[in-house]
Amino acid sequence: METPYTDHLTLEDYEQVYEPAEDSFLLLDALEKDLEYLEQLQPHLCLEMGSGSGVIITALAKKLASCSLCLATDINPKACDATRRTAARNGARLDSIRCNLTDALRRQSVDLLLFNPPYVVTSDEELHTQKFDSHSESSTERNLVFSWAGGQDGRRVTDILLKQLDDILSPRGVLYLLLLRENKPEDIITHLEGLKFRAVKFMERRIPGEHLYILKVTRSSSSSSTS
Ligand SMILES: C[S@@+](CC[C@H](N)C(=O)[O-])C[C@H]1O[C@@H](n2cnc3c(N)ncnc32)[C@H](O)[C@@H]1O
Repeated sequence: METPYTDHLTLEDYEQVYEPAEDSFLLLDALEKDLEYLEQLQPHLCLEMGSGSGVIITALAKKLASCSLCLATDINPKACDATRRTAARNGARLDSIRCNLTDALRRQSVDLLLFNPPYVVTSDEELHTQKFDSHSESSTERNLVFSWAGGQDGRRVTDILLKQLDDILSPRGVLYLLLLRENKPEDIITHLEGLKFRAVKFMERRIPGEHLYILKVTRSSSSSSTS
């Protein structure tokens, strides 16, 4: 998978939109590693939640758009705009919707779900600056807080996703979720098993100051291979 061009995005954009970093590239590398599986899956609907600059969903759309509808959501309107521009700059076909998590989508419709969540451990007070009101205009500062502040264990947004996962994923759906060691991936795996999902550490990478993981999650009844 080619890394999309981002030369259309400026420093001014990155004051309000998450700039692609090691975590973004690890998620891209995981998709590349699992491309054969994804091509066999032939996902009808691919969704990246919290697309930020749009590099990940754009790279995916370039590979899968002939058989898949690719969508992106973000709670930050500037990120939705950046995602659209990244898609246009790279000739990718996708749509970007401003909403909280996957609120704009139909139940159990997503075959391939990607999420690099706000994962940094912060106080919950920092999160209280966030309002999941998709009609309110966000301030510059709040837009960036949405990108990284994860509250207790860095899991506030991830835990909401996990609760909703059964409603989001299609019967054959798969989720690739980026986690930090501080997010307690083992706990998440056990929790998902209790919810009748199968979760495996699909990839991991140490970078200075962070140990990142990609969790691959499928329904435990799924007959698809997960490694
Ligand atoms: C760590 S950034 C990742 C951006 C991009 N996916 C990447 O990997 O470079 C997290 C993104 O999630 C978005 N986000 C945070 N909370 C969200 C929510 N409740 N619903 C939708 N998007 C959310 C943020 O605005 C931000 O763009």
